[in-house]
Formats: sequence, structure tokens, C-alpha cells
Amino acid sequence: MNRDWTPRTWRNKTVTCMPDDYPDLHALARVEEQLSHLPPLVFASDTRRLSAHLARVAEGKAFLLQGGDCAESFKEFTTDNIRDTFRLILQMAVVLTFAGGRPVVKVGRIAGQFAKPRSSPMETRDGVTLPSYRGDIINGMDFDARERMPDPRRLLMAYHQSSATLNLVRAFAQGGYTDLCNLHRWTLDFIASSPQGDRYKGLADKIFESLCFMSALSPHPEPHPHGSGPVDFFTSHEALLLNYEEALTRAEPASGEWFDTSAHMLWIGERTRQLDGGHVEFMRGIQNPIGLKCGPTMEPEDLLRLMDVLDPKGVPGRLTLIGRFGADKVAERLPRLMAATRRDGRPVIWSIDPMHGNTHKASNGYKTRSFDRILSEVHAFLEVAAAEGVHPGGMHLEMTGQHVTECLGGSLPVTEDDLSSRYHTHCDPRLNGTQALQLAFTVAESLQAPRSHRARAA
Ligand SMILES: O=C[C@H](O)[C@H](O)COP(=O)(O)O
Ligand SMILES: C=C(OP(=O)(O)O)C(=O)O
Repeated sequence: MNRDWTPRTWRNKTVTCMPDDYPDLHALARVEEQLSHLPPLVFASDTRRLSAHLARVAEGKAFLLQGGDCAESFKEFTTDNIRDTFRLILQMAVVLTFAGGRPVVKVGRIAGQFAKPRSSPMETRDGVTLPSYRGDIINGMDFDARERMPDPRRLLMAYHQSSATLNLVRAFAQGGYTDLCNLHRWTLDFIASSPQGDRYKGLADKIFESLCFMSALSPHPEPHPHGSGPVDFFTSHEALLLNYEEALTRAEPASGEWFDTSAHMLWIGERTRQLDGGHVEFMRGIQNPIGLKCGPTMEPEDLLRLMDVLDPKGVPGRLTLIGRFGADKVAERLPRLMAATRRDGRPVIWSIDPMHGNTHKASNGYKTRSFDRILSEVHAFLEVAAAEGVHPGGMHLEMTGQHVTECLGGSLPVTEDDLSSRYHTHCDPRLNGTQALQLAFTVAESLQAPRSHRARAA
């Protein structure tokens, strides 16, 4: 246990990307106090179970799929949105499990992903400058001076929405709500129109046949003919707003160890990973499994020093390194980091976020990402991992089950002209359901190849 750490020690450090313009600091302190008495959102026992699953990923015996909204919002809080994201993660997991022959650990960017780090604290439109939108837990998205003012009541709203979201997700997960039949229906469109259609179709058909076979064996008839019973599904978000995280951090009665009960897994963003900063200070003391975004400016020495603070003993499953370099930089920047961790020997997980290094502005002004570049970064990650002899442990995606038009391309191509039709994200562009599933199939193919070799060799 860290004797010099408490949930508040981050307050003695410099923090970046947190709002410092609350108009009423007493109101903020009252809300923090209120939050600290509210029930935990997740239990330490469930968080420990995720750590055990992640330890298997670290051993190369499982794969981590982490995905969901860029930013959850109060406006888009509907049963359909939650159900569709949950179902999409399950469907992708089936594809990856079938192809990779390894269990997939399912972690949503959900039930707490409300705070966003921004490149610029201010935004100017038509000569008017206001504070940037920082996520619904801090301020509002409308370009209006009142909305853009940080409001502490939003912390409570985010807590309650997270609680309701968790309630729904637990019900889906426990009720065996998997509806995997849809996998086949969902794939049909993109399989038909994709140049790689036949390859995907072969895999989709095999999966569907296996699901039908399992269904025939199942002693449970309707209502979940192709469900696989309860599933383990975990939540995660970026630990950006440290006063919120502090208020939800509690000592486990039996062990006295500290758990951040706002989510099972938390991660440190690319903009807040300073070794001596408040975010690293906070994260070093909690027992939750943690993620660390690793971007193109990170040097091997930076990474090893961060590992010394965040995972000094090399606990399997404790630390997931989430690369996010960009398709044009990954092949140059990733190998030296992977080589450094391999030489170091601590059993970290390597995962890839192919979203955050691949954002650009379309000619019509929309912030977007190209599916081809996303795919290219994932492929490069798999190739580098193979060359370095490191397990490609996971994938971290901004995605939604909704049929949005936010990222360009895919086999049912979204064009620049389509972007305006269903662009609903509150911050960055997400893969839609079809694009996300196509990505899962493509990765599955790569994971399948070494497995087929193993099977033939046996
Ligand atoms: O999701 C991540 C960040 O919050 C986002 O990429 C920042 O975007 P910005 O550069 O528009 O501020
Ligand atoms: C802000 C994010 O990513 P990054 O820190 O990698 O930019 C994110 O994942 O929401």
C-alpha cells in the first residue's frame, strides 16, 4: 500500500485539462461532499474480477475489447443507445473470440465517460470567444456563455446517469441479452458490398453455424435462443476530473485498499500523463486496473518511469498501455516502446487506440476520421507486435451502435457529403455499427492466421 498517498494527494500537484473557472467554489465543494456519501457505482469485488481477466490478457491468453462513446451526454441518454452499444461490443467480441480462439474481455467506455480534455481552453466563433465545451459533467455544448460556464450540479447528474446506465447494462449482461442472431443480419450489408466480402462471409457463416449449433444444444428455449447467458461486462472512462474521482474513491473494508468506485477501469489520457502531475499521482494509489495512453511524443524512458510509478511491481493486468500514434507514425514510434517493455519484463498489456491519432478536418469543416487510416493503424500494431514478439492484447475504440455518419469510409462508405446527415457526437467522430463490426472482422482475420498455423502444426 502507498503510505504517502490518499485520494486527495493529487491536489498538491499540478493538474492540466481540469476546469479552473467554476464561478462558485463553495457550491463545488458542497457537491464533492455530497458525492463522497453516495453509494459506490461499482464494487471492489467486480473490479478485482476484471483485474483477473486482464491478467489473462497480459499472459497472452485473452484479448481486451474496450469501446464506446467518445463522450456520453445527457441528451443522448436513451435505452436504445445503451443497448445498441452494449450489443455491438458483444457482437464484436463474438467475432474476435471465434477467430482468435481466446476469450475477449469486454470493457465499455460507458457509465462515466463524460469529461473531455480539449486542445484549447477557449473556442471562437464569428468573433465571439467562449470557454470550450469540456463534456457534460463540466459544461454544456451549446455556444452560449451560460451553458459554457462550469456548473457543479453536472457532477451529480453525471453520477446519476452513470448509475442508471450501469443498472441497464447489468440487466442486459445478467439477463443473457445477447441476441447474437443479429450478427448475421448486421454483417450482410457490408459483406455484400465489401471487396473482401467472400472472406468475411466465410467467417460470418462459420460463426453463425456455431451459434445455431450451440442454440440446438441449449437447454433454454426462447427468449434468448442464441444468447450465451450472463456475460462479464465492465465499465471504464478517462479519469480526468479528479475531484469527481476522489469523491468516489473508497477504502475496501476487508483490505483497506483504495478503489475508485466510479468505474472498474480508469485510464490516463495523452494530455495528462505528466510523471509529476496530479493525474498520475491519483492513479498510482487506486487498485483498479488502469490504462495509459501512449502517443507519438512518448519516449521509452518516459514510459519506463511512468511504469515505475503506476505499476512498480509489475502486477499482471494492472497496466494497459494504449498506443494512439496515428497511421503515419505508428510504425516508427511503437517498436521502440514495445521493445522497451519487453526488455523490462513487467507484464503490461499492449492495446491500440486507432482513433485519436487519426482525426482530421473534412473540407466541409466536420471533425472526422478515415476508416482506412484506422484500419491501417490497427494492422501496423499487429505487425509491430508480431515483429517484437509481444501479444497484441487489445483494441480501444470510439464507436456507437447507432448508424451515425461521423467517420469516413467503410464498406457502406460514408462520404464527406454524408457527414452532416447523422453527425451526433459530442466531441470526436465515432465508428458506426457497420464500421466497427467490419473492423472486428478484419482484425479477426489477422488473429486467425497464426491460430490456423498452430492448428496445422499440432
Ligand atoms: O477525445 C479526445 C479529445 O477530447 C479530443 O480529441 C480533443 O479534441 P480537440 O482537439 O477538438 O479539443
Ligand atoms: C481523449 C482521449 O484520448 P487521448 O487521451 O488518447 O487523446 C479519449 O480517449 O477520449
